[in-house]
This record gives sequence, C-alpha cells and structure tokens, in this order.
Amino acid sequence: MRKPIIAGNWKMYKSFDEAVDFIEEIQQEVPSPDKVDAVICAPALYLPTLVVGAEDSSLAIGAQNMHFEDEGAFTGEISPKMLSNVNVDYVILGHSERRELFNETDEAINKKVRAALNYGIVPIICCGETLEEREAGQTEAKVARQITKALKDFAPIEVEHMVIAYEPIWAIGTGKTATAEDANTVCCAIRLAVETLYGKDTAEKVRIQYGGSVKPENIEELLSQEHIDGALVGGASLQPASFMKLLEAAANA
Ligand SMILES: O=C[C@H](O)COP(=O)(O)O
Repeated sequence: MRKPIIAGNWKMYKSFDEAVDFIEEIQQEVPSPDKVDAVICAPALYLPTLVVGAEDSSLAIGAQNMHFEDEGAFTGEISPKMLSNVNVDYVILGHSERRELFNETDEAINKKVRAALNYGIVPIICCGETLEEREAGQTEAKVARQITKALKDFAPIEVEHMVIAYEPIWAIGTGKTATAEDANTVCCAIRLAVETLYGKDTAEKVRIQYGGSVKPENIEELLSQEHIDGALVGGASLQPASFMKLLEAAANA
C-alpha cells in the first residue's frame, strides 16, 4: 500500500506572520510520517523561516516552483540549489497556473524535474485538463501526454519517488470536484502512462494525488479510491483546522 501524501499549496496567500503562526499552531499535531506525508508549499520568501519552524515536527516544507538551472542571469528566479541550501524537501512543478499564466512548457517541466532530483528535492508534478478538453473526451490523452513528457529520461528508481498530482483545471478553486470515481479513472490512466514508460513495479510505487476543491467533506471518499494516494490542496490548506482534518483523514485512511 502506498503511503498517503497531503500537500497544501498556499499559492500567493498569507502574510509572513500568518504563515509562521500557522506552522507554529500545527507542528506538534501533525500525524506521524509512518502514516501520512504532510507538506506545506509556501511562498518562496517564507521558506527558510518555515523550514526552521517545522524542523522538530513531521511537517515538510515545499516550494511552489523553481528554475531548472543551478545559477545564472535569470532575474527573479530561484534555483534548485538555493532550495536545497535552505533544506526545502518538495517542489510543485508544472501547476496549471504556471503553465497557463507563465507559459511553462512540458520541456521546461521535464528539466525542472531532473533538477529537483539532482538536489534530492521531491517533485510534485502536476497535470490536468481544461473543461473544453474534458467535454471533448480528451482528458486521459492530455494527462498521459503531459506525464510522458515530464517523466522523459529518468531511471525507474528515480520515478518511484516522484509524486504526481492530477488537477482538473475546471475544479481548481471553483468548489466543483471531479467525482471520486472520475478522478480515480484519470489517476489510473496516469499510472498506466508511467507503466508504459517505466514498467509495472515502478508505476505501482508512484504516488498520485488528486487536486481541485479538496476539503474535509470529500477527502475520505477520494482517498478510498484505488489510484488516489493523497491530495494537493489549495483553499482548504489555508486554515490550520481544515488542513489538520485532511491530515487526520489521510492518517486513518
Ligand atoms: O494546488 C492546488 C490546487 O490548485 C487546488 O486548489 P483548490 O484546492 O483551492 O481547488
């Protein structure tokens, strides 16, 4: 059985003080890493402070994006080497907001995944379809294409430790969730895409999260699905109480 992983994506929300208070409030309550991996992906500016704030707890801290180069003339960017210097454990890559608003390509995401692994940072690789693509019956082909490109040229042992997040774009921040069965079907298609590239053993080990209006009310049903191993959570990760409920549901799944 794959261990569940719940990752909060704070996006561009929270003041510095709110972020510090959140970590302080939950850090001793986070369930054991034997049961669930708990991650908060915070704005880059706050990462070093939050890593220190969470260091005696089971909570890991992640970034929401990074460049693929170690260093260089890339104004405004943050490198995997920099994230590693401040002991960041995870990074979200290829979120639909970055793909759509900042023109991130599959090729760049593939390079970022490579760079994250080079520094021992676990990538959370996002994929998902628009409403138009869903209505045109293109969902599974779209996510398989995104994952095939993002996972190009790795060793199976590297792929096992990656996390994939299936996030239908129409479900993000809208209150609309894919049904648990539909989400499971797409996560199964993603696992098959991984199997095609790296074989069944590897595909069985990769953890696949669902994301898109996940909240305490729907997490149990989502986690009860065979191919859903956790959640990437926006809105419901912003309040300590709702984030803790998601962690508890995953720890007891
Ligand atoms: O990365 C998180 C997703 O974009 C989901 O956001 P949401 O839970 O607010 O729908």
